[in-house]
Amino acid sequence: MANRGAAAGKLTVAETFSNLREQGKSAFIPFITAGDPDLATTSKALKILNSCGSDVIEVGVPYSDPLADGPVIQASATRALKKGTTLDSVIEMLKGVTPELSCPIVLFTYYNPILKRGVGNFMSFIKQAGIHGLVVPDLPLEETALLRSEAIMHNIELVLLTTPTTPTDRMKGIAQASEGFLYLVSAVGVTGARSNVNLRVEHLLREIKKVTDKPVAVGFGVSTPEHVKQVDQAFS
Ligand SMILES: O=P(O)(O)OC[C@@H](O)[C@@H](O)c1c[nH]c2ccccc12
Repeated sequence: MANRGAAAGKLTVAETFSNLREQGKSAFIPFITAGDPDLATTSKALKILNSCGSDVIEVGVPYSDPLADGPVIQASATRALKKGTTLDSVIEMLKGVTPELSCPIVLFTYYNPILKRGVGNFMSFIKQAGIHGLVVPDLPLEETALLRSEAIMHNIELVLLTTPTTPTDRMKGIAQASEGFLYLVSAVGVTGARSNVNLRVEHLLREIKKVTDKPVAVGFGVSTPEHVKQVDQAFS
């Protein structure tokens, strides 16, 4: 796909992955909750994460009912909300820092804040802030088409999620509709460190590779170098 509206000189999420594929490398994609302990610190942290070799950075908008998040990210969202962090203040902060980052930003937000702002308005708002990708963990499949068409119209890469319990047909539809990369949620349940990566990841990746050659990123509990090795082996 052509370089769709990337900020001058910056690669889209999809292009970042294709560059890594050409180099035979995996992507390192850290997640950070915006506004914890405050937005100024998040801005500094993004520059550090960028300079430490992150290929893509996931920035979470704190939300009151983060149903997919485990205790660590829930606690960080609660602290950020207590500091008065809002979707608008997160996007304003990102607008100030994205020009200094060489890697693309993928925004994580639950669906309600998008609906409250209006889908089209939200997409242009985040595009103008230099954000490339978007993950909406609680996006109902039935609403995906609306969000996806608005995202494409605004050159935002809407990354969709598939899980160990997603039926194969549904996984195919998700894989085909996902932009940037496909997010494989590696474990049933919520985010958070685990002792091992789910042994089913290898099988899940094989199933995904049968239906798409899009890049796949594995998340949930990948938190040690050993985990990274386990995921890398699952890909090979
Ligand atoms: O902290 P973990 O276990 O690595 O979880 C994924 C996390 O990095 C990020 O991808 C994420 C944060 N909140 C989410 C909600 C759904 C899917 C993914 C996420």
